[in-house]
Amino acid sequence: MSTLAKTPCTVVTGFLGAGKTTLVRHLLENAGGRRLAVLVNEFGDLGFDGSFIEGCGIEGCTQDDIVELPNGCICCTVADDFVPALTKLLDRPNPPEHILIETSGLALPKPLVNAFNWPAIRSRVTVDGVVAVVDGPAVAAGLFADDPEALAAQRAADQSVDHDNPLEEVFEDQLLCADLILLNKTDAMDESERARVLADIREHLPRAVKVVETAHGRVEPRVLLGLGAAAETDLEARPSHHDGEDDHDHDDFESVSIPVGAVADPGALAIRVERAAEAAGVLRIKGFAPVEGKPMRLVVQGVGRRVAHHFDRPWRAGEARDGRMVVIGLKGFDRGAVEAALRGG
Ligand SMILES: Nc1nc2c(ncn2[C@@H]2O[C@H](COP(=O)(O)OP(=O)(O)OP(=O)(O)O)[C@@H](O)[C@H]2O)c(=O)[nH]1
Repeated sequence: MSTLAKTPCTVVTGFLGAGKTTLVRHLLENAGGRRLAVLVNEFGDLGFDGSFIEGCGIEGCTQDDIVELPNGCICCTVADDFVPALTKLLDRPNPPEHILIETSGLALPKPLVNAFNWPAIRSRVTVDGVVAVVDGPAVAAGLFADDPEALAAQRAADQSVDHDNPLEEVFEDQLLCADLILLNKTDAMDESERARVLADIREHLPRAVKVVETAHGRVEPRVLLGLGAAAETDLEARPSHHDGEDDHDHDDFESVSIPVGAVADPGALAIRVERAAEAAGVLRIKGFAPVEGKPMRLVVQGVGRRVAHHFDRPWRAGEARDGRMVVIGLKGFDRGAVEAALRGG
């Protein structure tokens, strides 16, 4: 090893669809010669983000630089998946100079940061910073706001419940752990929404943390990388709703993968996805589909009710042209309605 210095790692957190993958791609594209590697973890079984970054065509970024951690919560599979994956990256003949860790939108960052204290890795890596990407329009629309009446009712029934809204809990945990906050999607917000959301974020912050406004994650890499926070050494400054718990469960959320056949018209599929996103409890839909007569794979993704689609890459030789959509929602979301909408029913 050329130096005893620890390899800096940046943890990118942020709710489903906030713009984490977009940010990671931006950082890779603007690495300025620095050797970056990415660990990606997703909720749901599509393995979408890794393939999305892999297919990026970014110069100097090879398939080996993108490591997808198997389905599951990164913070709960530390020993089995995370530590070995990190060690493998560090043991490469030409190891990365900086590692980006894109967590699932439902992951709590604190247990992951804590994992950097594991004996197997603690002398080799440090958390340079935790960056929380915030979906500005979603906050403005009240997605993470508690319903005051429901909260009061629940408190009356059970004093130990902090929130009635699991979305608020994940959102807060992500903010509370952050060294830097990116208020993203400002292109889709007006002035008063921005002011309101900024105030809302500041209200949640226990300490002085800088908030940077951005669109499409276009931030100078040096604003984000090199924070030198050593976050794993000051966990007390990062309160969590799950402090004191050995483990946390993911019972609040679930995902399902639904096959979709070849479509004649991308716009028509996008409309079906839009309808599916209206089903109660749905948080995020993303996936791909074949389009009749087209050699390219169509990516369709929705955050809340906003749906976007584009062709990302040609189908590979021998690759099954199976379309599927991964739907993530609150536990008990209306799968039947989602399936019917995706079928065009
Ligand atoms: N208008 C707007 N759209 C954005 C911005 N950033 C990302 N998006 C879009 O939002 C959608 C989700 O972006 P991703 O980067 O995949 O978000 P993510 O946080 O990685 O999503 P998950 O991995 O599913 O949690 C995509 O359609 C992006 O193109 C932004 O600043 N403005």
